Amino acid sequence: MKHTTLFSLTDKQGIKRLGFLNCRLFWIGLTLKIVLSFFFAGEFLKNSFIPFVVYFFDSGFDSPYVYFQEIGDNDAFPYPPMMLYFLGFLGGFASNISPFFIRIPLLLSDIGILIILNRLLKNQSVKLLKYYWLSPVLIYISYIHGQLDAVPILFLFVSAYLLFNKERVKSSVFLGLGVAAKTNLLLVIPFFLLYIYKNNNEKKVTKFLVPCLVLILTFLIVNVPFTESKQFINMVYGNSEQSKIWNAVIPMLGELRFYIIPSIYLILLATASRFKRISNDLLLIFIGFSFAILLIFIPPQPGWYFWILPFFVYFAIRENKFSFLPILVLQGAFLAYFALIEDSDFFSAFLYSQNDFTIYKKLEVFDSGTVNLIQGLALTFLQTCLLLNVYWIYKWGIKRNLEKKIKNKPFLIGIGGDSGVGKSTLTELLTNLFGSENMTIIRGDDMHRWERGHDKWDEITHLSPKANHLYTDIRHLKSLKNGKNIRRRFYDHGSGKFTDQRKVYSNKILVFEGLHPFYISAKRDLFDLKVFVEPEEDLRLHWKISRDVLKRDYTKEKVIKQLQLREADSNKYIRSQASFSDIKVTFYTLNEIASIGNGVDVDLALRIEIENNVDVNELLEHLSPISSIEINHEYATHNQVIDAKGHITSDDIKNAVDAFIGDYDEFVEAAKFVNGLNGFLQLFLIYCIVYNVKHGN
Ligand SMILES: Nc1ncnc2c1ncn2[C@@H]1O[C@H](COP(=O)(O)OP(=O)(O)O)[C@@H](O)[C@H]1O
Ligand SMILES: O=C(COP(=O)(O)O)[C@H](O)[C@H](O)COP(=O)(O)O
Repeated sequence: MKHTTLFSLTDKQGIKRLGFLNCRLFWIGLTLKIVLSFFFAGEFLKNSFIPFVVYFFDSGFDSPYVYFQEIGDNDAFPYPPMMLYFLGFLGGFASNISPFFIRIPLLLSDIGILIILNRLLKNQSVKLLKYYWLSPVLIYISYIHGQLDAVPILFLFVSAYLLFNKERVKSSVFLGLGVAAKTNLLLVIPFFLLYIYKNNNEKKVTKFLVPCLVLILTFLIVNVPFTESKQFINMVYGNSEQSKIWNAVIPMLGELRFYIIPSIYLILLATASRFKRISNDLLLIFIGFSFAILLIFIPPQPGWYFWILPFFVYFAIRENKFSFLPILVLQGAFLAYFALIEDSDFFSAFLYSQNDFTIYKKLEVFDSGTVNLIQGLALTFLQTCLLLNVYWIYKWGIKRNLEKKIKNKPFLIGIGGDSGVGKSTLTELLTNLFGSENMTIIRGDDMHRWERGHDKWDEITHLSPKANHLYTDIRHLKSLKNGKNIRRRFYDHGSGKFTDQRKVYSNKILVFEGLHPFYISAKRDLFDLKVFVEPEEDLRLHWKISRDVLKRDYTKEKVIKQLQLREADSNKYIRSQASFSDIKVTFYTLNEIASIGNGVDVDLALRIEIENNVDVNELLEHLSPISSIEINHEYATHNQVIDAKGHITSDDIKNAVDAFIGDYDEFVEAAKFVNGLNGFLQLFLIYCIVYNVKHGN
């Protein structure tokens, strides 16, 4: 499998990643943005940012922060040095020739954000091109008005993408570079650290501290060349933009002020900390939500909408129930408001005319009260649209995530069945499905009361509840389900001995496999999904004898004797649990087994019995064109039965999973699907899990 980087053109399966390059909308947008870059530039860009960046190069890299403060332009470039380097070296050095050159880094940032959104959204190119790439507001911000917010947002998305791919240190470097491009990104750091902490099962401090140190170091290295000048500190960290965050106040007693924005931000952080896990979606929703909240309480600068629209579009595409209309209306309200303000540059930004026309000037026919009312109504409409978008994102994004079991707290799967039925094999299939870093396995055999060879095994079988510490399992599973780690001994089938107690970490997915998962009601009620494995008896005997002889140092005769001694307990304590299961897995052979226990592989078929709540019809229709596998689906009295014979490839399984898993895909993002009926079993297990969670069964 090829290793692929973030911006490589194809993914691990060699599938073209940059599908949007084939879309005409991309090239229309690119052409429009390039043309606009030659003909439009707002006051800030023309009279401050460009001269500032050009001075840095023309002066032989003297500090422009010092020079511009000395000439009295104290807010010329309220950005830390990373913004200066990124803009300057990628084209800004020539921007005194044309403002197009300082748009090159903005265009690269724009395309970079598009690529990452496309990766995160699994190639939703057309929607992304329509609602992100061709967003009238984002085009106005970068290519007409000329704000620079695309740059820090690129660093933010690169950092988030690396974080989602477990590249914590690289992610911290890019977040540090982002903060060193625009300090607003400081707001994101607590959410990033929460994400790392919540998704770090072992809660190892190093997994948390190292990213923090790397982030701080990156930020300092970028800033160090300028930090000795107070002009730099004044312009970048003491500018009027930052102070706006303190303007939203509620006067209290005397000089006391209640600061609205810090209060809301702390509430957001507290809400995020309530989640046991923070999914990738949730992190991006929280970030966009936080920036949006800040915008509600501060009269907006045009560029700040670059801090929310990419997140709103991401969210609207992810939550396909969410309409794009609120985002489109919000953009309309944005354009209306910024067309009506006194220093609107909708017309004056055009470089090749002295046109200083503004709608505000036309409004001067009215009295000032009417003009203020019109502007106030425009701002009220804009902020109301923003509020509605924020509400819907909370309702469909954050609140729903709180309700989603599989994303917000550990999901506990039980796998039961007699000895040799295939519990461990099925558990391995789940490990391939969810990834070992997302899944913790707990084995029932650890709670046997005695080790192999103990005299007690002459009086009682392993299948008896009396031979196992079943109530310890209940305590352990409850702790793990509540996100707590436990200490537990293990039973080593290689030696037949118990190990010392070891730490067992809670995780997104917990799998308990053993003889008695569903025997005690207090235990079986803990499971979110109950799977019972019961192959046809001849096949089980073949599997059990072959394995115990090959891997557990038994003789065939001893295994057969053990099976005979266990028959009564198996019926009484093990097979009786099948009725409590949500899914029953039955492998069976198509031909008679020539020599039971001789270790050879046999041709298998698979029968899956599922409770009737799960609608599998759409999935089976999706699989029906695959000729290599024969699938039969029948409804029985209390459940439904799916019989599968033949072969199916892991690619077919992956395509079906992608088609039906939707916004739970982050749990199968690193999935290794296997060929054959075991892959078919993986598909049905993840389908049932997601179906039950989505429909609250
Ligand atoms: N789905 C399967 N496909 C092929 N072989 C299987 C499958 N499940 C079990 N086996 C065979 O049966 C043997 C016992 O399976 P195992 O998973 O160890 O059972 P258990 O954990 O229930 O005791 C395995 O060594 C393997 O050879
Ligand atoms: O019944 C089982 C369960 O294990 P599994 O379900 O994996 O077969 C085993 O026979 C006992 O745990 C004893 O194990 P051993 O015979 O190794 O001492």
